[in-house]
Amino acid sequence: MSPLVITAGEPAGIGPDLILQLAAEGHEVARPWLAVGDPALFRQRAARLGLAVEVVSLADGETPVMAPGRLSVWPVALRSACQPGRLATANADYVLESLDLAIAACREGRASAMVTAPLHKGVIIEAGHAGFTGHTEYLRDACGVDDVVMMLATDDALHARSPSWQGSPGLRVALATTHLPLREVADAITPASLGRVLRILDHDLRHDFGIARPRIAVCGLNPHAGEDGHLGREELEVIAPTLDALRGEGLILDGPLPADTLFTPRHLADVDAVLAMYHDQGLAVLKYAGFGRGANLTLGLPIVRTSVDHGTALDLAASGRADAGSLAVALNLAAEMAAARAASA
Ligand SMILES: NC(=O)C1=CN([C@@H]2O[C@H](COP(=O)(O)OP(=O)(O)OC[C@H]3O[C@@H](n4cnc5c(N)ncnc54)[C@H](O)[C@@H]3O)[C@@H](O)[C@H]2O)C=CC1
Ligand SMILES: NCC(=O)COP(=O)(O)O
Repeated sequence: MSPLVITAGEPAGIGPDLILQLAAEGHEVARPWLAVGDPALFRQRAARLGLAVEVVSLADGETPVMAPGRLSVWPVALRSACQPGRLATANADYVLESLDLAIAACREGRASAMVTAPLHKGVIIEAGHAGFTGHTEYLRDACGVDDVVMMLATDDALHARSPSWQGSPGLRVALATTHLPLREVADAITPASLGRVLRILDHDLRHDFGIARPRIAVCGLNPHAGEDGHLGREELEVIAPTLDALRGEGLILDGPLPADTLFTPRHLADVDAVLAMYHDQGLAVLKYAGFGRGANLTLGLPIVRTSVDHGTALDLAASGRADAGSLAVALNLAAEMAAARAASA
């Protein structure tokens, strides 16, 4: 069974700490897992954290042996010594090489899914990768697909479940635009882009979450969804006509709805996912609902990729105060999705 791989992300952040915490406790999922990163970095960070973890470098093709206190690593060398909490542009290429290795392993079937610990977008851009905006877009380009969708969800909304499910519905929030300056958001929402995002969201809710007829609530862009055109015309001219056309294809869509009232329990009770128009419109609510207990996933890829719901937390690196809850959720989700895709292949 090919393993799950976790990229350690920004070396000065909490990614290495979180991976070591899971290794120390022997976090178990249905498949073996290993990390991608610098073995020396893991050893140094384990010493700083006082965690008794044996770090073992694996050769390509070797299967990780899972045991509490043991971390298997596909080695990638840091370019420069790492001080926890201090960013170094020299290590941007280490972060990207780790990603490339994990992506290639997933695409070639040597890994069954990838989980990403957080990276720091700014330091990668400052290192000279001017177009870099995040894992999501990097994965899209590396996998050669035109469009992907970022979706974050609270833990209780991450699993396929039976129609008789009585537990918390949780919250799934997908984004129509991802890492864009707010000034550029309105222009990026076109009938074509919105159509592509909604089709991917509908498809992946059916296939990865087992929802036969996904109900998607779509936020407006402007206050009060444009107030009949008095507070912006994107709802009338772009969003509503696009939703009408997609309803004609069979998608079940509600909206465009005022985002402030959409995110209330009564409205959310009847939907499987919300499509927010921009990053903070959706993710502020999601993080209020369950920061540290959710996961991020990239829809529309040929491989499984999940991630944490938080960033690099440079302030907490090597402190022992970083919470590994979201990484555990992301790893569990990756294992479930990999198993489901293998079963349906
Ligand atoms: N998947 C990824 O690679 C992501 C990367 N980022 C990047 O992270 C960097 C920092 O972003 P910020 O907005 O400062 O968000 P952040 O999530 O790193 O930190 C926000 C606050 O939450 C705390 N926090 C974060 N994770 C925590 C954890 N596991 N346990 C306990 N406390 C935790 C931090 O200490 C800080 O007070 C940026 O460069 C951003 O682009 C942000 C989100 C996701
Ligand atoms: N706020 C979520 C986020 O920034 C995640 O970005 P990505 O690196 O997963 O694309």
